[in-house]
Amino acid sequence: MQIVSTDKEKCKACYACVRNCPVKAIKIEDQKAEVLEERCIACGSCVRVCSQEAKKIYSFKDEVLARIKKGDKVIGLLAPSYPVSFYPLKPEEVHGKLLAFGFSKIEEVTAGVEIILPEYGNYLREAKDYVISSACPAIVSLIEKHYPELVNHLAPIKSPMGALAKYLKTQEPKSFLVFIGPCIAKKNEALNFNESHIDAVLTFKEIKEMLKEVAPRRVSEYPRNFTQSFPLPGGLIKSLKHRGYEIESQRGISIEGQEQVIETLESLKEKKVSGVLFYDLLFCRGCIDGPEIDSVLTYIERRQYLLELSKENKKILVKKPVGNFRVKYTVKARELPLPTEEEIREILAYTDKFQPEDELNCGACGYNSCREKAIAVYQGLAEIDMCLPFLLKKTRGEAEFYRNKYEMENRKKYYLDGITGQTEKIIEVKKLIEKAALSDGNVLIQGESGVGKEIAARTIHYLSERAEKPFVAINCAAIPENLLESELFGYEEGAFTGAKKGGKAGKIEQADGGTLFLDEIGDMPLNMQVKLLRFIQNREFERVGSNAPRKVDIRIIAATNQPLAKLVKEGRFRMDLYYRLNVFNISIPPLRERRDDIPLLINRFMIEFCERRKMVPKIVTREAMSILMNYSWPGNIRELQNVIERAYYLAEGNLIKPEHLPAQITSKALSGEKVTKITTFKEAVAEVEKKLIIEGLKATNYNKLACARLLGIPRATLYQKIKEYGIKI
Ligand SMILES: Nc1ncnc2c1ncn2[C@@H]1O[C@H](COP(=O)(O)OP(=O)(O)OP(=O)(O)O)[C@@H](O)[C@H]1O
Repeated sequence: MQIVSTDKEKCKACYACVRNCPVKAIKIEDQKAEVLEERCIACGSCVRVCSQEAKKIYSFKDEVLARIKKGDKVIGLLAPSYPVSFYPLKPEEVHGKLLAFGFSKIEEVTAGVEIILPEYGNYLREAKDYVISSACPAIVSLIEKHYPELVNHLAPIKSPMGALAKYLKTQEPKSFLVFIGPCIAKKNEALNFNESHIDAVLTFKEIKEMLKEVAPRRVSEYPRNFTQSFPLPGGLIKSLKHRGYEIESQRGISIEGQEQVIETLESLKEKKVSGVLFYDLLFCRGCIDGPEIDSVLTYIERRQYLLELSKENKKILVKKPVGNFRVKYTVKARELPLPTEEEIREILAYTDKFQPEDELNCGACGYNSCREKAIAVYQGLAEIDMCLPFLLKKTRGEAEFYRNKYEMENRKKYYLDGITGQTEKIIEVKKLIEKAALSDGNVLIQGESGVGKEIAARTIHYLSERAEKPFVAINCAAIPENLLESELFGYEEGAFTGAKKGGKAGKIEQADGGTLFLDEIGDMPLNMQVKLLRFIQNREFERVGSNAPRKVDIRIIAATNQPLAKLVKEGRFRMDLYYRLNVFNISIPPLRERRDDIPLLINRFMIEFCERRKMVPKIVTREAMSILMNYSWPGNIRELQNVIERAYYLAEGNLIKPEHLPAQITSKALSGEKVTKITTFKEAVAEVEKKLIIEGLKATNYNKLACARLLGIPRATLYQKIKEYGIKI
């Protein structure tokens, strides 16, 4: 039966219970600390340290209440330490309260001490080897479950509680015996030890809660006894001596406190001590320090108070009890598997511990060392990642990862959003830009003038790992042939007349670590193409006027509005350079192939332009928009940008109308379409007529008379044509 369990809702995996459990009977699973019954010695350490009150102790409260209510003979067995727990209540008042509550009778466990003293005296007299006292149930469990080799040394004698319970049961077999004491392990003794005879255990804390509202019954006397001092350290040995069972000096040792006890058991296990006959081991610093003592007195005050009480009366309560008070203790240990050295190293490596110096042994996981924790992981007691320094490192790493990712996402959105367009063609271009940004190879961007080649190149750079380094652009067509070399590669002092003092770094050097954008690469002279190729191949160059090679790390993005492959065929562009640049190819379609993006682009330019100039945007009328949509845009987006800016200034009101657009656009909008398919003459004329009428109607705000005038045809003809071509108004 499980004595201590975990309320998993409350458990916050602080590992305080693991840290304080002397036998590591806690298993962490899904970040919850579960108490393992097969290892637990019910010492209560985990209960004491749990700040979340997540540890629950098995309670007999309801059963006791039910028995009392039923009118059963319920006898309370008061542990010898009760006066210090109930202080300032006097012992007789405690008896009075318990009787008033409904207990039929109250016995003191000092009577049980009197029973076991002769048992110990006789056993020790005949002992062939050293003996370990078995009065403390935590010690019994500790040895049974964790020191199986020492079980035979446990005195096969009942505890005072067990002895008194057995005695009382023989006297009053139908009675219901309730031990009341400071100890959680007594619940374990009652439930899990052989022939315990005790029916229920209430801790002082529990009974005080139950007695809160109870007024004591008057009790004239209560039994006083020397063994009242039994719960003090060394109490058993002193009591034995007092009753005439003297153990030779140095042959009887009393050891209290979990650390000292475990240390002693380790020494005994290793057979490192000799000459001692009797070890009186107490898991706490005597029962006056039991986990549920719940006293207002300090440790030393408790000690003195009990000593005082024990002096008052020396009468022996139970004389010559009949019965057998021996008991058998059994091995309950369950071996845990042990990992090999290699397995330990593997587990340690999981939390980044590769060298001994990586093992911080900080104890945050509840284990004293990283190795101990690794073994616990192997044994299924600990979770592999419950390592605070590791988790912190990981969290920091993750935070950085997410920060970078977030920044990257933001950056990506910022730069990709800079390329306006929702048509399939431009979405395709954006995808290619993203891919090119991920790679570090050279890129060749092709497209008509003004389609957005440079904006694409910048986007690639700012989305790439080179984003923090410079983006340097040079227009190969705009620089005179004789200057291009020094512009690109830089020059040394005195390299030519007019060369700056100290020389100058060229664009290649300026772009070190970043991206060099070579615009209009198709216009690069052949001799420069050779030099550029050499640089691309060797990643080395010399400044003009110098022989010293210099190294830089750059990515080249080249752009051209000329068909480079054709230039190669014609021998005007070097094939080897073409292949070197064309690692990643992006072709940006002209604006007329993505007309649906025009309104979006207009909107964007209008907003940008007005924000820059602190002006109010104007509305582009349907007619003007229609014309803009139908125009073929040889100058592409740059041309559109200029047209919008110009129209803004021309329009006096809030509306941009057809008359604000350049003449070549309004006229070409109607005639600029190329013949794309061969039709009959009649069909072609009909199509042009239809278009003309639609545009005429739009331009006159659908006023048929005005439209007829504008087109120079009679009104009747217009009506007839509208009907014929099914034009909806
Ligand atoms: N998709 C787009 N969204 C918004 N603005 C764009 C877009 N494409 C191009 N632009 C704008 O159009 C103008 C011309 O673009 P860019 O200079 O990138 O074209 P280009 O192809 O490099 O031109 P050129 O061939 O003349 O060098 C720039 O102001 C640019 O910001």
